[in-house]
Amino acid sequence: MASIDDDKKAAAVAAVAEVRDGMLVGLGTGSTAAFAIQALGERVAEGLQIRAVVTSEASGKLARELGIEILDFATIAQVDLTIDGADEIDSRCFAIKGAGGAMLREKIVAAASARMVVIADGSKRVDRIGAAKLPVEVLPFAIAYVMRVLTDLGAAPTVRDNYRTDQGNLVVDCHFATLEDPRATAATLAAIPGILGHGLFLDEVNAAYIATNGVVTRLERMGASD
Ligand SMILES: O=C[C@H](O)[C@H](O)[C@H](O)COP(=O)(O)O
Repeated sequence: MASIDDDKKAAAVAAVAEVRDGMLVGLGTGSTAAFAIQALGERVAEGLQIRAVVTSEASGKLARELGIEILDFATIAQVDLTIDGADEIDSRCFAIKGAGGAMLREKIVAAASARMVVIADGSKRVDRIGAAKLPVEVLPFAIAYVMRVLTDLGAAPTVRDNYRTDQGNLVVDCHFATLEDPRATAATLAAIPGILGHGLFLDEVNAAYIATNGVVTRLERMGASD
């Protein structure tokens, strides 16, 4: 029986097989993304010619140690393929991300990508996203105001203890009683001054590789979802 880490690695290796010579690759954040960075590093050591951008300082450090050339994302307008983890993913390719606090950079890199694939072990596959905590990145200046608004929205917000993002901001974990209309929730969060980003990925994910007990399944977005 495969362990969770075996499954994370299997999903990562399947996604890394999509990488071709000459690509500019977006590297996600988290334990599953780290398996992808490792697998990509092995292919680079074997001669694969790619360059990459990263979604966190931690992923950048790991990738550099493995000999992957990292470009400054501030100079990059388009990425070919991004590989990243998720906290939940459903059949619509809707995802919740950000347990590791990297969702703002992850969303930007995903938006800049021609293709984004999520990699996950089977525990992340759900019928409908919504059970996982939904993180939002908040400008510290705005925290009291944002907490009041999120409380009024019924988001049960909690500020993540002793945590700052790579940009020096706070993360507030939310939990809505239902997430029946994720697009409405995403729009509401995006409209609150002081919230810089949130972990709902509704349009970014093109496909997912999900491994359960060593078997990798590919989920492909079928077109517009709601
Ligand atoms: O901020 C973190 C990211 O969104 C991660 O990709 C996500 O939390 C999944 O992480 P892991 O692969 O460690 O479960």
